[in-house]
Amino acid sequence: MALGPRCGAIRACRRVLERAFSLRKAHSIKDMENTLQLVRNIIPPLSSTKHKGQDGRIGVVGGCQEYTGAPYFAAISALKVGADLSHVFCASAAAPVIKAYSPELIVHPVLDSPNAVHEVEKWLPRLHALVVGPGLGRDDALLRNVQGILEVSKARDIPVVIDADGLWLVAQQPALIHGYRKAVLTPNHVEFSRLYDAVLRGPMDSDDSHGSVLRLSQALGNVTVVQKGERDILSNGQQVLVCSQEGSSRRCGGQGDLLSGSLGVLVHWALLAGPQKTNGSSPLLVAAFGACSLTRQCNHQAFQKHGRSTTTSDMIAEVGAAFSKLFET
Ligand SMILES: NC(=O)C1=CN([C@@H]2O[C@H](COP(=O)(O)OP(=O)(O)OC[C@H]3O[C@@H](n4cnc5c(N)ncnc54)[C@H](OP(=O)(O)O)[C@@H]3O)[C@@H](O)[C@H]2O)[C@@H](O)CC1
Ligand SMILES: Nc1ncnc2c1ncn2[C@@H]1O[C@H](COP(=O)(O)OP(=O)(O)OP(=O)(O)O)[C@@H](O)[C@H]1O
Ligand SMILES: [Mg+2]
Repeated sequence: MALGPRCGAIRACRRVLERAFSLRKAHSIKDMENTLQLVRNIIPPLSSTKHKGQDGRIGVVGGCQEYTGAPYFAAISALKVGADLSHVFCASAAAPVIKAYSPELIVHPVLDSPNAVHEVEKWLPRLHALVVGPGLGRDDALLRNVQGILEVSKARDIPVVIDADGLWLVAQQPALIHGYRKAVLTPNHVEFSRLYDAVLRGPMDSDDSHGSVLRLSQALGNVTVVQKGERDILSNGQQVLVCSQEGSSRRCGGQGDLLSGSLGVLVHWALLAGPQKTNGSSPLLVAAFGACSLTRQCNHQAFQKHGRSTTTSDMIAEVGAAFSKLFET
């Protein structure tokens, strides 16, 4: 008998919590939809008056003897999202392999050459964005060349997406990208902790992921940071966005490469469109939100068809349909 009123109070409390939870969920769905609309605003129209190259010429810097899949995934994803030309600048051992995966990619076997920086720099006037790191590996000589490539790219104001082993390099030398407002970093869980440790000289607070991403971005001089995970958390040191587009539980390797390659194109489109099209939000943050949503939607669609056997190639086959569903509705 004495439990009666207490049970009532518990039920009432549960109702309040459920309502608060469903309101928060509804709010975040509304936020997601609003941000997706901003992504739609930056997508250039397809037009018969444009020439080849106008919708994007993207370069991927990565690929070594061990890793040939990652730069391929990034470069082909850029094309599938809508870039017109996609280049890969890789170590010589990786080049024939990447070329054999696809006739659609332009592959330069230059990253381990003594004049690698010059070999890449001569292409920079013709590129709109670089994706640095997929399948790069951690060989010191290659990383030194990539350091030089980042320096000349910054000097020419080329937007750079930095992922995978490119983030390893940035963790060794944060000054390389500090304050460069055209850089986006896309760390996974491990890469984020490593960067946070290196830049903020202490472990991150795992109970405050929003705060951690915000602080890392600020400490890097407002470089845009995308922390990938169960929910993707994005910040430019001022604003924090969360992408929880439904994906799946399948965690095959290469999904991050799809994300970084897509982001290369979206960053170019967002900067071209400018802040008036993104309603005052940072164009790079909007681009990053678009790439996260797209990758997760590809994962969702591929999983519906292939279940546990889903691989990144299956996700890449979904890019067209996922793009239409999210951005062309
Ligand atoms: N087909 C290809 O060519 C591909 C090539 N790739 C290329 O490989 C290179 C290395 O990149 P990487 O991502 O494997 O990084 P790396 O620092 O060695 O860490 C690996 C270890 O970290 C951990 N771990 C990871 N995520 C975690 C999480 N969420 N939460 C917790 N732990 C987590 C996990 O540790 P474990 O579970 O084994 O203890 C895992 O073994 C890079 O060039 C990249 O581009 C990839 O792009 C894939 C496709
Ligand atoms: N637990 C999760 N649930 C749902 N989606 C996730 C989860 N973890 C990562 N993702 C999504 O998978 C994509 C790639 O993130 P991931 O953390 O796997 O990158 P990565 O480790 O760099 O991948 P790669 O194997 O290409 O190196 C992102 O779009 C992210 O949103
Ligand atoms: Mg990765």
